[in-house]
This record gives sequence, structure tokens and C-alpha cells, in this order.
Amino acid sequence: MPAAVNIPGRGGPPPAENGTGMEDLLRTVSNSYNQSTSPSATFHSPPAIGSFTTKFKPSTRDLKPFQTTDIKVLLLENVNTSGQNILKQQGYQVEAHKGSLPEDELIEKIRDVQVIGIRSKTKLTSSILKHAKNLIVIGCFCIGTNQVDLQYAADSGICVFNSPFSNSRSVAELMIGEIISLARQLGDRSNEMHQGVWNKVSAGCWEVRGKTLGIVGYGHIGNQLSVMAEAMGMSVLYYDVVNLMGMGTAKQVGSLEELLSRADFVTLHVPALPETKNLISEKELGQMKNGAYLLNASRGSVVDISALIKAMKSGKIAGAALDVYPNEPAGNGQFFNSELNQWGDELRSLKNIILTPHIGGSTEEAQSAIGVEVADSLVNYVNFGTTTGAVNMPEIALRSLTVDEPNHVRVIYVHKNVPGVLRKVNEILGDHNVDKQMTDSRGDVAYLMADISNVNTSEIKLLYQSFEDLGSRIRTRVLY
Ligand SMILES: NC(=O)C1=CN([C@@H]2O[C@H](COP(=O)(O)OP(=O)(O)OC[C@H]3O[C@@H](n4cnc5c(N)ncnc54)[C@H](O)[C@@H]3O)[C@@H](O)[C@H]2O)C=CC1
Ligand SMILES: O=C(O)C(=O)COP(=O)(O)O
Repeated sequence: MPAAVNIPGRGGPPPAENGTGMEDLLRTVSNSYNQSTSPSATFHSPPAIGSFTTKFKPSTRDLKPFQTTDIKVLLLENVNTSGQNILKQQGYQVEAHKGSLPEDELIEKIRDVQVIGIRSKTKLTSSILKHAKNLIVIGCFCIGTNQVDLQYAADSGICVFNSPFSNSRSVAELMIGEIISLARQLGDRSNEMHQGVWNKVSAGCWEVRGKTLGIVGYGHIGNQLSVMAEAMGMSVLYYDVVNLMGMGTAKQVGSLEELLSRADFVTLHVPALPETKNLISEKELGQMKNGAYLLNASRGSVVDISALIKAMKSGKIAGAALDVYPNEPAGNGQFFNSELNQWGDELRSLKNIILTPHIGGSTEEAQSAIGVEVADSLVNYVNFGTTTGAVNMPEIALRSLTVDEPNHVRVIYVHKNVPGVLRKVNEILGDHNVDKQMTDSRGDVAYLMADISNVNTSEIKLLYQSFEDLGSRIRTRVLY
């Protein structure tokens, strides 16, 4: 893949100012522009989902003011090779780790990279991100983005992407398996057999047909689960803060309490938010039917596990399946104990509880699809400035520049959403022909992308500096 600056139609690389060589310009621009790149792609809004390598048209033009081999990418938590390969094919330097990193190591490494890819474990808080001086984009190779300080990232001009539904089906299928397993006490029977114990019982074991499933959070996962549960003969109720159409004959209920009081199985699929912290605690467990089951594959913060232990010991709750925990280890090993979470050993000693190590989305299909989707978003952002699918910035995409537009450059200006910015921007762009431009805001941050023509290569640095000098500036990138 391209490893050098390519400015087709201009007879080679632009001369650097003050008589410095091309290498100097590359370096200056790379550093000061935080490694922006540019397209060989045609962008539509939204761009097609699929591998980055297949969606570009040959007549479009590379606009990188730097060598792609200068782009450093840190991938943590075993990001799938499908994603790694897309990034490597760009020529980026990719460093991949199987687990997450301890905070001090993460801080050391994040200073140096333009791109970081994580999954649900790595916390990118403001105290980590403040060290990430070169970082322009974060890829969450998962659904949840609660592990990232999205506002701090946006305020620092760092765009964040995720994969909104590539593992939803995998989670929903796991829930179906667990609903039946809990109803039949499969975990216990299997454990007993592994210990050599034959324990043939039917007491407290049920069919799921005719039972009621209560889904809390009726989003991508909740929807998939709803359809499969009905196919097994279950009735489905759901509770969501938003009014949503039910799949099949599923019915929305008006309150969490109503759902809890009517469901035989309660399954949680809400995001980690301040409002969902301990959403299921002692009071809510008390509102559940006697002998009901609880499943949580959302986030560890959503269930008060000490309260659940109490409810299971009393027999109020007949079984539970947990995939997520307040504290999860950084990698695989013998870590699930009371040192990690104070109730760890007590939880493990309960009957009819399925404990899984956050594997809801861990299937070959999901991980490979996520790898492609998020890596494509990262490349599109680094190379072209496209923010389609971003979770913390406005979504902006412009169709790409073509080889017939050799004197065009793309200006990307991430700025504070304050009055008067466009006037100043127009003063700068006024000397050029603005070919196409989009601007949008999300909260305090706005994103402007403009393709302008009639820009001599000698003017590029000046253009960049004019934006950098504006008081509203968060980050400027100029691609050409
Ligand atoms: N265990 C695992 O491996 C995985 C866990 N997850 C977790 O599952 C969560 C849900 O995933 P999706 O269904 O894809 O998300 P989604 O965003 O499609 O759906 C979430 C739903 O929850 C609703 N909601 C938000 N706050 C609520 C509240 N207080 N009460 C009731 N409903 C509320 C939303 O309106 C939305 O309909 C993710 O945020 C993630 O944390 C996701 C994938 C894999
Ligand atoms: O997609 C999510 O939000 C998940 O919880 C799955 O996380 P993981 O990619 O397995 O760390």
C-alpha cells in the first residue's frame, strides 16, 4: 500500500518552504497535522459497509501529506486479525497485544501512537488520554463505549468509533442457550458429572415454552433475543426508556416494576450509564416473581451482585447467568476470586448460576465482522477525515477528490462550537474556491470539512497555520 506522498497531477511532491527538502515537509506536516491522510476513496453518506480495500475507485486521488508507514497503531485485547490486516495493508505500523495493559504501560505507549484500538476492558479516561498527544482516533472493537471518556476525547479532537451491532446476534444466541440451561439446571448437572456424580432430577426443572421473558433494554440485542424467544414459544415483554415497536407479538410495558413482576426470566441489555448503575438491586430483586431467573450480559455495573447473592441464597431467585462484572481481569488466567471482586468466592459457591468471562460477543463471526468494520472506520478517518459512524463527533463525509482535481485540498477543522467560527473560516477560505463543504456540531464540538480548489502547494502550510491560529481551534488537518 502507499508508503509515500503522492500528488498526482502536480508532477511530484510539493516544495517545502524555506528551501527545506520534501522529507522535512513530510515530517513537519505529519507532526503538526497529527498524521492526517487522504482519500483514494469515493465517499457517499453513509459509506458502504465492507472491507476498506474493496470500496475505492481507482480514479480517486491519494491526498496524504505524510507516509502511511509513519502511522502508529496500538491494538489491545486481541483485536481480530481481520482488523489488524486492514490496518497493516495501509502500511501503518501495528503493535498488537493479546490483553489490556497496566495503566503505566498504557500511558507510555499511548503517547506515541496516532491510533488506538481497544475492546471493553481498556479504560481510556481523561487521565490516560491527556498523555495521548499524537492520538487522533480511537477504535472500540466492540459495542460498548462506556470505557472511553467520550467527551474528553471529543474536546481533544479525538474521534471515537465502535461497531454498533456486529456482535448483537452472538449475545442474543448466548442468552437463549442460558435461558434453557438455567431452566434445566444444566450447569449444575454438568459440573456434577465432571465430579463423577450421577444426579437425575426433575424437581425445579422446566420447559421454557409458555414462560415469559422480560427484556430490559430493547435495542439490537433485545430485538434479536425477542424473535428467538418467541420462536421457542415464550411470551416476550420488554421495558425500554424509549417507545419501541415490538417484534412479533412482544409487548412493551410501562415500568421496570411491571416487567419484573410478570417475567419468569429477566434479561438485561442496557448500556452502562449513571441511570443504569445498580438498575437491579435489592428492591428490584424483591419485585421479581418467586423462583424467577436473572441474566446479565450488559455491564457489571447494572446488577448489585451482593444483593443477587442474597436473593439466590433465600431461594427468591432460582438461577442466574452473569457474563459481566464490576471488575474484570486484564487477561486470561486464574483471576476470578475475591481479590478481584469481594464477593467472588461466595458467588462461585452458588447453585444454578452460570458464570462466563465476558464472552457474549466472542464468536468468530462477530469478532471478524467487528475487525473489518472498525478498522475500515479508522482508515477512513485517518486517511480521509470521514466521521460516519463516530460516537462522539458529528458525522461528516464528503465525496472524495479525484485525479481531475489536482489543485484541491481537503481542510478538516475540529473546533469549539461557539458563535462566529464560520465567519472566520470563510475569511480564510475566501481566497479559494470552496468546492464542497460540510459542517455539523455535536454538543460543544463541531466538525468542518471543506474541499477547496486553486491551492498552490506553497500555500498549504499557510492555510494550515491560519486555521491553527483561530481561537476556536481544537484540531486542524489539511489533506492534499
Ligand atoms: N457481554 C457482551 O459481550 C456484550 C455486552 N454488550 C452490552 O450490551 C449493551 C446493549 O447492547 P445493544 O442491545 O447492542 O445496545 P442498544 O443501544 O442497541 O440498545 C440498548 C437499549 O437500552 C435502552 N435503555 C437505555 N437506558 C435504559 C434504561 N435505563 N432502562 C431501560 N432501557 C434503557 C435504550 O433505549 C436501547 O433501546 C451494550 O451497551 C453493551 O454494554 C454488548 C455486546 C456484547
Ligand atoms: O461489545 C461489547 O460492548 C462487549 O461487551 C463485548 O466486549 P469485548 O469485545 O468482548 O471486550
